[in-house]
Amino acid sequence: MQIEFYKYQGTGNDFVMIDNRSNFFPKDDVKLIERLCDRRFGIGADGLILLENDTETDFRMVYYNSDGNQSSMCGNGGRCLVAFANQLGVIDDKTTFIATDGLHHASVNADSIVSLQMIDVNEIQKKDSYTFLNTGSPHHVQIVDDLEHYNVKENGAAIRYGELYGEKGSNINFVKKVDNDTFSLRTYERGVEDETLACGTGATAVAIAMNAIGETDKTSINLNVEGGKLVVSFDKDNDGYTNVFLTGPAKFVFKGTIEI
Ligand SMILES: N[C@H](CCC[C@H](N)C(=O)O)C(=O)O
Repeated sequence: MQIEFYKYQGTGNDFVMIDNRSNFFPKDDVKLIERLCDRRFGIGADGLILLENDTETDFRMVYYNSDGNQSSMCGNGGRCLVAFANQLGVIDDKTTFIATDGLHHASVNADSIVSLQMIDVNEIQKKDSYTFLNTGSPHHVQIVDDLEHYNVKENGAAIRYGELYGEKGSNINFVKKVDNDTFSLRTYERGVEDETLACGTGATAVAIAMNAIGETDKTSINLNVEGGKLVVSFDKDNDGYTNVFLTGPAKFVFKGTIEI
């Protein structure tokens, strides 16, 4: 069977997007999804995202990591899905959709800048050398000295597979403070099992963690990622972090067909 796919990237975090409103896609075929994401034997991507119908909201997001398994929320993928839905004419410039971590409100502008509301964050584990929180996906956040030369893959894998996070693991973010409202980060992504050029839930986790541990008092924070720039904004109150928004570009790259 030949299927149509669209390729999107959000600050270099890239995804195969499929319009599955007719429910044709074999959602349990882990090996197929892994092949479609393979950068030599397939299309190549950090993940694969299905756009599906939903009775209560504009659409449903189903996210798979490049290992072929369904996973937790993907921030950059969610932003790309909003731009994809706009390209298909499913939405105009504002939307509410459902994903594995609940409802998301979002907007997209004429320059393909997408602002996506993320879940509230009320539980933050502050340790001596790192912070752990869940922004729709689990994230370990650790400040390092020489981020530019840091071995993200080796050190990230060691923590992700180490005793800290057990079977489920975690995404691992290494951070450098640039100034009071700007941080640089590099992320080892669970389920990709490598460094990605950006991680949306990771950028969100870094922004909130840096505020929570007092590295910044700002509530709108710039995040330099390998593939570009993201902005995370939030309200902070006694219970935690609300009105959390992840904003940045989400670009259509190409469309094609592939035999599955
Ligand atoms: N790899 C993550 C999901 C995708 C996160 C990332 N691509 C993002 O933009 O949030 C996990 O399994 O927890």
